[in-house]
Amino acid sequence: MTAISVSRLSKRFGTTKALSDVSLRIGAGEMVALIGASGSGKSTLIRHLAGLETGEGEASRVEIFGTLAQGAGRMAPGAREVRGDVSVIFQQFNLVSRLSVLTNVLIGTLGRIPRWRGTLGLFRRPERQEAHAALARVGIGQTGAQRASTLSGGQQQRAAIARTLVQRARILLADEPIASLDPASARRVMDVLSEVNRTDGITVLVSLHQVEYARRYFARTIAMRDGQIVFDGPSTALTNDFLSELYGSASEELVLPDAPAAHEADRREPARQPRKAALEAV
Ligand SMILES: Nc1ncnc2c1ncn2[C@@H]1O[C@H](COP(=O)(O)OP(=O)(O)OP(=O)(O)O)[C@@H](O)[C@H]1O
Repeated sequence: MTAISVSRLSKRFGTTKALSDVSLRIGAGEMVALIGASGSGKSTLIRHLAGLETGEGEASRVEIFGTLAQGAGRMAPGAREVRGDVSVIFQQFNLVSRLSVLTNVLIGTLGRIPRWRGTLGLFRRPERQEAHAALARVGIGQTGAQRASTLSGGQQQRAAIARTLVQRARILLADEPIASLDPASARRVMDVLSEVNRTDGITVLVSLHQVEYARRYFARTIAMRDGQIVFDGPSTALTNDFLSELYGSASEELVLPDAPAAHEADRREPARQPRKAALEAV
């Protein structure tokens, strides 16, 4: 089953082409890294998948689990329904800082409980239990009563993942979720993302600068440059030489490790053939 299908998606901001005729398909249950130098279009692509932006061009389409979310530059009637299926985590500011951690996680229920109960914060016992269980699953079960502002950066990201679980979203889009974290916190967040992908079959797309994490955690990587997809294939193909060729001087912006790391995901899924796309065009 296809979770995310994008075809001929373009987006211009003034004279900047942020997305240029992007097409891609991500299967249900895949965990995919999205890499690229600053300004290559990663956030813009994620914002379109999340229904926060509309693209351009009569042929442009975004489908989520087969439902048209946007087409020909307009939100489709199915966009609202699709939103419940998609959860987005940003680099920062994912939580309402003055609310408790538990309430932030319970916000994930808002799409499926009556609006009046949500407005009054009248969450029922099973909903609270589900939120507590989600916090425990991401390793911060003891923090529910704390104000969200008291959590560390990595704990905040994990609370946002707990909210995704409570939302029962089938797709998790994470835009640079580890960019502001120290390596140990970043690994914990990545471990949690992998776990929810493996256990719940949630389709996960994560944008990153750090190639090391793409290699370690993801079977498949999509690489962008100047608003185009320039590589879509197995993360094992992302050798430093290959990336230097792909990005030229911009490869300095990608955080390249000294040596390729064997990655766990590769042991679970058969390797896909690398596809260098549109390299000639850039
Ligand atoms: N709202 C906007 N208004 C004007 N230009 C924008 C807007 N959003 C993005 N852009 C431009 O579109 C291009 C792609 O930006 P985008 O944020 O998608 O890149 P990115 O790969 O996510 O970069 P980073 O890794 O730095 O977050 C950039 O040139 C950016 O300046």
